[in-house]
Formats: sequence, C-alpha cells, structure tokens
Amino acid sequence: MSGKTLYDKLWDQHVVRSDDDGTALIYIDRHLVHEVTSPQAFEGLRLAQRKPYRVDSVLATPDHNVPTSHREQGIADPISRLQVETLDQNCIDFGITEFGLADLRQGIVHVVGPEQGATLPGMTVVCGDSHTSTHGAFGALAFGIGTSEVEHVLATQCLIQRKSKNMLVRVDGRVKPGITAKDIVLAIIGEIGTAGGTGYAIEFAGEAIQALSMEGRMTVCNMTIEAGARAGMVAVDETTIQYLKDRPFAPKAEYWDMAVEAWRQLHSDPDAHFDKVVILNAETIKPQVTWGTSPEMVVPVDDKVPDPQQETDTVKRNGMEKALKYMGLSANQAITDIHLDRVFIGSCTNSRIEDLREAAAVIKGGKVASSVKQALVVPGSGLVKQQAEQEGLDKVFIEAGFEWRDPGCSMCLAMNADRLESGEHCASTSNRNFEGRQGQGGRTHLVSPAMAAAAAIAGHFVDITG
Ligand SMILES: CC(C)[C@H](C(=O)O)[C@@H](O)C(=O)O
Ligand code: SF4
Repeated sequence: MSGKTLYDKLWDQHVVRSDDDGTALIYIDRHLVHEVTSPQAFEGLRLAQRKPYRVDSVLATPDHNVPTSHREQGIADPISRLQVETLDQNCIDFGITEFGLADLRQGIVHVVGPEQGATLPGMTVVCGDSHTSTHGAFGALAFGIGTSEVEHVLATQCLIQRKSKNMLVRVDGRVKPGITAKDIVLAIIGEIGTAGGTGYAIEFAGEAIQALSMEGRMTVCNMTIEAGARAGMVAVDETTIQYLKDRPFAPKAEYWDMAVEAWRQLHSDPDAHFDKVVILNAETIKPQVTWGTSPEMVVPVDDKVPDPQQETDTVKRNGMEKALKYMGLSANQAITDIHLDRVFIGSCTNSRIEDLREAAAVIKGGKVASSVKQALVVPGSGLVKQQAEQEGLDKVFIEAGFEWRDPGCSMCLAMNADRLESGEHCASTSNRNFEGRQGQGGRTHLVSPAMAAAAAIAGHFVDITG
C-alpha cells in the first residue's frame, strides 16, 4: 500500500463518517466569517432557534464593503453599511469574536486568520469565500463554502463533502531575483489553465515553494481557486512553525510543543500517490502580466499580447478575440506598451507586509507617473498597516504619490467605493481579472506588487528583472 498525501492525512483526520455514495461528513476546526456570505446563515440559525455549535471556532471581520478612507465618516453606501452593521449585530447576538471596523486587527479575512494564528496546521478551515484556499499554506485543509454551508457549519461544526483527487504541482529550482510568489502562481495557472485543477486538491511543493516565506506560500495557495481547485496546500516545515510562534491564537507553553510535534507529520509520504503531477522549472519563470479576462491569459512581461490568428482551437480563438476587444488591446502589442490609468496594491493575494516591502523597494525615490490617475496601497489588515508604518513604508508610498489606505478588499472587487471607470487599465496585485471585476468596463492586469509599483512609476509595464 502506498503512503498518504498531505491531503489524504488531513482528510482522514477529520472524517466523522463516510458513506457508500462517496460522501463524508467532516469536522471543521476553524470558521472564518465576513459580512457578505453570512447574513442569511445567521438568519437561518435564528429561525431554527439554534446556537453556534462551537462559538470559539468562529472568527469574524468585515472586509468587502468597508471604506478604505475617512472611516470616521462611516459607510456612505446604504447597502454596504447594512451588511457591515448586520455582521456586527450577529456577532453580538451569537457571542462571536469579531474584529470590527474600529479594531486594529480588522482586515481581509484571509490576512487576519493567519496573522492571528487562528489558522493552524492540521486544521480544516472554512469561510464563505472562495479564497479560503489561502490558509492551505499552513498545511491545513482550507476551502470556500456557500452561505447554506456557512449555516450548516455554524449549527453542526460539520460539512458533507466528497473527497477530491490528489494533484502535485512541483516547482523545481530557484526563481531569479525579482520573481515572486505571484509570478510563480500565475505561471502555474498559465500552464495548467483555469480548469486544470478542477476536481483536485493541489499540493504545491519543490525547492521554489519551500524557499518561499509564509506570505509567499499564502499568495500561491490563494490563487489555487483560479486554477480550478478549491483547496491548495503546502507541507509544514520550519518556516511554518517559526511564523506561528507566539501568534495570539496559537497554542502556548507545553501545548505549543505538542502541537509542533503533531504538525511535523503534515507532509506527503515519500511513496504517496498523486493522480496528476505537474512540474515547472522556477529558473525559467519571468515577471507575469495578464493581458485578458481570465487569469490563464497570462504572458511574461517581455512578451507580446498573443495573436488569436495563431490559435487553431476555435473556441480558444473566439475567447481570445473577445478578451482583446474588452481589454482594448491588439494582437502582437508589446506588454510593455500597455499604459496604466490606475494601480492597485492590495487584496488577499498581495497585501501582507512582505508584499508592501517588495513594492516599496521598487519605488524608492521614484514618483507615480503623471498619466496614472490613481495609485492605491491598501494593507491587508490594521496590523499590517501598523507594521508598515513602523518601517516607514507609508512614507515611501506617500512621497511617491500613492494613496495610503485603511484595510479591506478595496479595488479587488467593485463592492465598495474603490473602483475602475469604464475603459481604464489597472495594474492590480489581486487575483481575478474577469470583465467588470474592478468596476464596470474596467480592465485588470494581474501582476506582482513589485511589478505594480514599477508600472505606477513608469506609467506602463516594465520588466523589473531586465
Ligand atoms: C464575496 C465573496 C463571496 C467572493 C468570493 O467567494 O471569492 C469574493 O471574495 C471574491 O473574491 O470574489
Ligand atoms: S480581497 Fe478580493 S479576492 Fe480576497 S476576499 Fe476580498 S474580494 Fe475576495
């Protein structure tokens, strides 16, 4: 019998009951909650006169609808205000810990969980949000769920699931200087496509992944959902353990030692079987830029916008033509000729301290190009913001002409005041570039924080490694 993958181990440790039809009831250790997908779930609990099964497993924070400036004025948009106030009230009524708008610890739920040590190795972590895959970076089984499942987990601490197949994405070798986790994951999606991971749980491994910090691993796992897989994960190692030590929700004293011992088992066995294996060479990865309306429409910055005429598959060709039209780009145009109207550094993909450091390092001394209407830096949490300010990063951004905002999802999606106007091109460190994602008619180019910062200064994309 072959050994177990990391995913097999996490799955087996949480099965409460398996049924012959292939479904299983699994136990959930951590439930993260935000304002968008929770109101009906709490309403369901109320109607059924239920209480949360394990209230200390739940942690809530508003993120999608929060303003990122002038918070003292409250939330202007009535729908956004209602969502945030409803979360506050639900957390009070059900006794749930919430980092509200006025709390320094508030931020994007996928930044807040790990930062607090609320996400730990070996856990099952769910949230009514597709980017819950982020938390898999800690050797946890983490995936997004729908609102009815949010209610189910609140009420029972369990979920009915079907086990996925195992996929290994191995990135061998070391990346070149200037290449970040974002470039790695965009290159992976460029390779396997947005449906490449459908039906699989992906484990990311190899020298280039092991060499990443926890922030980098979170960036990679964050975009697993963009590769079609609900869960992505990385094995536990010293990097994981060091990151978690002394975090507020992490175990303390003798419990810490016991936990670390158990966490060290959280890796795939050498003889584990994967249903699919994809291998990339880190040395060949260049800074990535998306040119289209899907994360798989990505090329290296020194390349050109692809020509649909060269595509033999008619479905793909039509998709490319449609994307080029929406994006206002022409075939064979150099990526470095794409001019930017706005720049957004933020989102649960790239708003952690390291991301801000990388962006600031590129800016040093430079000024945002006069052709760029707006360049935003939105830290992922109040604590990230505070840390960045202690390091003086805010000054680097502000002096260069960036706006230094308060934490939230911001321009990642058009659910708050920060958005693109129709036709505008944006260099964005977020994870989705679908039509209208950052505002109706807006044109998103997904890049790393360093690439976004360099584009803000130049006014167009530049090869930061060239
Ligand atoms: C609003 C929420 C349900 C959604 C998600 O699930 O991912 C959002 O976070 C997104 O990134 O599109
Ligand atoms: S930052 Fe963007 S991707 Fe992340 S949870 Fe918020 S809206 Fe979703």
